Amino acid sequence: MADVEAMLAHWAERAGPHPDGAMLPPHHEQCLGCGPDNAHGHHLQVNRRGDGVAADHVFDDRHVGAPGVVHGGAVATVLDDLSGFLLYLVGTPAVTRQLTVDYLSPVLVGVTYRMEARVTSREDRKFFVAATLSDLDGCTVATSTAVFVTVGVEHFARHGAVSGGSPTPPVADDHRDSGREGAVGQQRG
Ligand SMILES: CCCCCCCCCCCCCC(=O)SCCNC(=O)CCNC(=O)[C@H](O)C(C)(C)COP(=O)(O)OP(=O)(O)OC[C@H]1O[C@@H](n2cnc3c(N)ncnc32)[C@H](O)[C@@H]1OP(=O)(O)O
Repeated sequence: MADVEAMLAHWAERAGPHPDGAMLPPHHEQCLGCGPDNAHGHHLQVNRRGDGVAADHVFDDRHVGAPGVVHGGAVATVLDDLSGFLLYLVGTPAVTRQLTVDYLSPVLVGVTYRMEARVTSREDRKFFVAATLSDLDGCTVATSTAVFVTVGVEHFARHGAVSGGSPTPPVADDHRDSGREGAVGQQRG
């Protein structure tokens, strides 16, 4: 099992606070959405924008579905990952419990898109997120809503390693977290 103290240190290093406009740290180096060391990743670079987060993104040939058109799973990946940066503003680790994507128009390879996400409401350990993907003319081509559930760092210690190493294989009778996990950070508003 990965070391909880190392995870706490990892979280404390990245938790902020982050001023408006600041670039936010990747979730970790290998993250599919934002990890700089993931050769297959999207390498999102995300900034805080007011109470939300924003990033520009260009999909490339690795993300194609129909010719010239970005695969819907790749679109979902970046919307999910961008939404996951709101945890730096909320102040606690969190994971996606539900993600719903509306594909409004084809998303094209090689085109710059602007993405934004914000928390729309909070309820106990859940926060609800809305995100958009728009072209530079302001035309929104995809939107998403998500339910994130706050977790303690133990969640990551139980299920995998933060960086390097292989994820811990799931244990048959421990595939869900027992009880409600405590949050590490405090709400920041
Ligand atoms: C060390 C630090 C590292 C930091 C790195 C950060 C990495 C972040 C990376 C981010 C990368 C990008 C992001 C990623 O890729 S995150 C990776 C993908 N996500 C996951 O792996 C999460 C998998 N799920 C779980 O582990 C469990 O479900 C958890 C532990 C979260 C909760 O399991 P638990 O058994 O305790 O609870 P529950 O699941 O029954 O329910 C939970 C709550 O949710 C409510 N609910 C459910 N559906 C809906 C709905 N549609 N509308 C409204 N509410 C809904 C439900 O009613 C309940 O509410 P309440 O009863 O509490 O009121």
